[in-house]
Amino acid sequence: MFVRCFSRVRSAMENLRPVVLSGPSGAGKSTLLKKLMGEYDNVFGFSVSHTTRSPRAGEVNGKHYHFVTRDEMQSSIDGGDFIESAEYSGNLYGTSKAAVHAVQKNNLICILDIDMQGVKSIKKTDLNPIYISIQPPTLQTLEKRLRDRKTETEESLQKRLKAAEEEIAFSKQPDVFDHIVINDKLDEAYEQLKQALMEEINKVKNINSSS
Ligand SMILES: Nc1nc2c(ncn2[C@@H]2O[C@H](COP(=O)(O)OP(=O)(O)O)[C@@H](O)[C@H]2O)c(=O)[nH]1
Ligand SMILES: Nc1ncnc2c1ncn2[C@@H]1O[C@H](COP(=O)(O)OP(=O)(O)O)[C@@H](O)[C@H]1O
Repeated sequence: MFVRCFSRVRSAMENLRPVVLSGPSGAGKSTLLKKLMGEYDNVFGFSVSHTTRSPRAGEVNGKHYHFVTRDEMQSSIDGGDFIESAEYSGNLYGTSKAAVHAVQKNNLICILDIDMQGVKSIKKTDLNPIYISIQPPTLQTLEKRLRDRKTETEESLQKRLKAAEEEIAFSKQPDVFDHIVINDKLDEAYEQLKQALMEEINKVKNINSSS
């Protein structure tokens, strides 16, 4: 009995699929993620990326990102410490092996918030995540949200809007994303996101109730 139960729990843990959230800057990925982590305590773990961009007000080193210099990051990339990395809007971003491992070792669903270059790289690995694209209703709404967020200079805002056009076109390619969530009304988008994740959430609940 114990052995059967234990092996069921172990196989559920091994089958926990990571989740890739992607989509234009300003689409609402962080907002939706915060809501998700708030509702589901001890179910999801965030893969903390490295970046060379400067921290914004309220961002905590080691929680939102590992903020590093370009030299530090490049030498870690060269040393083989990263699953993927990409240049975005003049800065380096990347997912370290350690970031994903730190989440998976705690039997949590690992969430990666990455751009389209990251999605392309992850597709070449054996991570087997669920790919979810978060999209704004329109480019105009995206621009308004980014301006209202007040985190960008005019220059970085324009770079993000340009990248957004590519991200939107990429999300429309067939077979890239398993789910596309249009973040118009936040509550509706959140329900759609939860629906897309329900199978994995139930796996974690089963693990917790059997252990
Ligand atoms: N490829 C890749 N992209 C990342 C990573 N971390 C964040 N990003 C993406 O980099 C872009 C810019 O992120 P950020 O500067 O935090 O701006 P924000 O998305 O507007 O809050 C977003 O599209 C993120 O999804 C990473 O580790 N790898
Ligand atoms: N559905 C929504 N309606 C209105 N504003 C939103 C909605 N979703 C997110 N926002 C706001 O838009 C801005 C960008 O969202 P954010 O989560 O930072 O995007 P991302 O992480 O994708 O860059 C934030 O200021 C956030 O409060």
